[in-house]
Amino acid sequence: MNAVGIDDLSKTYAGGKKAVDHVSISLAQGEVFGFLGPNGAGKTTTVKLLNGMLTPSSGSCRVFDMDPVQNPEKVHAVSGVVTEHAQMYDNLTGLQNLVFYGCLFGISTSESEKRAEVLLKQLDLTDAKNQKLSVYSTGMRQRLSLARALIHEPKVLFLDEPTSGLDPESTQNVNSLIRNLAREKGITIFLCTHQLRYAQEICTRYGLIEKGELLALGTLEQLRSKILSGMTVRIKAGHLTSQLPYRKVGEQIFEIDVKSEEEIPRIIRQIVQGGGDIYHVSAKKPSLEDIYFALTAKGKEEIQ
Ligand SMILES: Nc1ncnc2c1ncn2[C@@H]1O[C@H](COP(=O)(O)OP(=O)(O)OP(=O)(O)O)[C@@H](O)[C@H]1O
Repeated sequence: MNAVGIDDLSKTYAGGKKAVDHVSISLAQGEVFGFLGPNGAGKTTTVKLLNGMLTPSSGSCRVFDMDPVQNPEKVHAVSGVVTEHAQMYDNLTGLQNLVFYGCLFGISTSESEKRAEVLLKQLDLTDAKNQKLSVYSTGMRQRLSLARALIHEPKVLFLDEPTSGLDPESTQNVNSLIRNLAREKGITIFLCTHQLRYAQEICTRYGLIEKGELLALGTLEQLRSKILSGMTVRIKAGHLTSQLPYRKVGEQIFEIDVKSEEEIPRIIRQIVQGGGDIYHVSAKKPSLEDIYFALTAKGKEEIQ
């Protein structure tokens, strides 16, 4: 059974805006899926459809084979959701907030407290557990909202920009927690983010969405094969002739795109035979960020 199944899903808002346009994605249990796209691409709308907060205009979506519109309570029981504006209570402490949400899911107070303490520790909030939420920083709130989403031990976690307000250290902490949840507990992660570098560190597969349409779906290698060059070779050299199609990217630094590693020795030989001096050579495969900009309109605009 798929953890998440999205089948030909579309959503048009009342004013006529088509936010999600015939999207299909299936996630196996334990996958860490990165849902990437520019502002307004349709990511949050997709998450809201998966949580039953919105009804599809056509197509369907399922969480562990349950329809979020028909069975919202059952879907909520297996899902944790982190959005930028999670509803929590300013006049309660961090610990009290978590216990409150634990009890809402039918977990006893003592068990909720036990789970809350573990989560607070994992998210580096133990020192602040007895402080009211009103004095929490944005980053602390963001981490507490992740703890809140995990209090009922969900099987799938929907994260909408979970690290947007966090400093690099907290981002790394949250990222390693997310990775461990998938690896050790088999939790499926549906991660919407703009932070491509962090996404590349933890995601096993990606979906690229723009203007509601799914542009690409696959692992990093599969996405790489969608853009032309296999890798970029960067060469630090002097006295280069202009026989090869180099791009000059710095003082004595040149780049050339190749389809595979096999082309590199030939390039080096050509340079040396042409009287060039080579100081350094490195090969770089396209990063998730390179792929993102190559496939989305923003990147195409910049290239033109
Ligand atoms: N309630 C609404 N009514 C009408 N249009 C909406 C509504 N909510 C979102 N939209 C529009 O639907 C499109 C998709 O929005 P959505 O919030 O899903 O994008 P997103 O990818 O999550 O963007 P971001 O990265 O900025 O959060 C946008 O054009 C947005 O303006």
